[in-house]
Amino acid sequence: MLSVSQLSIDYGSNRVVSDLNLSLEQSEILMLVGPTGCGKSTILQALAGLLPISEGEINVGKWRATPKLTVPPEKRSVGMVFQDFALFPHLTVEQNICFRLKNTAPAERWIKLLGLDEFRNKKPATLSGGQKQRVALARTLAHEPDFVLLDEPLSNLDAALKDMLRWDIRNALKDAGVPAIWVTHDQEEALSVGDRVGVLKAGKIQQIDTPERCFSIPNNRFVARFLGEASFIAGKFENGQATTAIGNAPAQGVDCESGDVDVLLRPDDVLLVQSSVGNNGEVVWVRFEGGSRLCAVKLACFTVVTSRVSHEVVVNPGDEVHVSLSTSHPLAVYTKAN
Ligand SMILES: Nc1ncnc2c1ncn2[C@@H]1O[C@H](COP(=O)(O)OP(=O)(O)OP(=O)(O)O)[C@@H](O)[C@H]1O
Repeated sequence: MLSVSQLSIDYGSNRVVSDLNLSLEQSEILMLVGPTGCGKSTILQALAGLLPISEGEINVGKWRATPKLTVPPEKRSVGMVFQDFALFPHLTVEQNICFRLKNTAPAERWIKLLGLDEFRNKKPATLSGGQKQRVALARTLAHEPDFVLLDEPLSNLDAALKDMLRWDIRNALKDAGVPAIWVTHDQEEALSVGDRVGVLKAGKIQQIDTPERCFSIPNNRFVARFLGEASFIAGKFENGQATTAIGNAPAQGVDCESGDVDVLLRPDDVLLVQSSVGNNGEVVWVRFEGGSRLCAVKLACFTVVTSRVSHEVVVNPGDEVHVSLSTSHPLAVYTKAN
């Protein structure tokens, strides 16, 4: 259990985190995302006791910290995993993991579970980035912390390795059964790995929710744009239905109940068809993504919507195409922007 209420953090007279509220169940992983400088690392440092808090409370059950009631880092039972691994270069893998451990049985378990057995006598300098991060995670979990904080643990690794290691880290955290807050710059990582996602902007939480809800029904346009490709089309919203220039779809009002709205469209909500008649848009750009292509299409009303098509569909800028809504799930709608 990790609970944070009304937490604010200042650097001098500059408030960088305001009124943060969150509560994590045992074994729950919260992915914390937001633009650079929005306060993600500051939150982790305050939770670890490395920065004082200005207002609010952190409660882990065994201890409680407030601005007046400080708890030093070593009394917090917190595990930290950093992007630069922070291993002792002169110690072996095993010595790093067992550092200051009275009972080394948990270390053995994590050495085995994280596939480090064959490296136990090696020094960190001889390991790959992915292996070093496994050692850092094993060391953290071997200390049986009450909660774990991960500050961009994969950002120093290449893409192929990231994809595999993110699942290994998630599985290890679930196996350990500890709540974790994981800061990432990678929206895809946040949506796929987290039980919940917290989106931060200028020190304020915009939404903490399941990945599905953050992506499909974002609390505002900032969250919508931050978590992936997003376009908005004008429409009318009535009786749970949105009517737009490219078709109708079920809809859910985020900040409105009916009337003139902007409808959030993800590329997968828009069907693009190449046809010789009845076209309603012109392709303005195309990005090849490997298994798919992302296409931007300008409509007669000048709105640009994006659509994802199979890589087998060859589309080029300037092509006339037909786009329509192709969704059965409710689209998020917002009061029309001026
Ligand atoms: N030691 C410090 N003294 C004063 N201001 C600081 C200090 N460290 C960070 N800040 C400021 O606090 C704000 C939040 O910084 P923080 O490092 O928490 O952001 P972040 O979201 O982790 O950014 P990034 O994604 O780039 O790592 C920024 O405006 C930053 O300039």
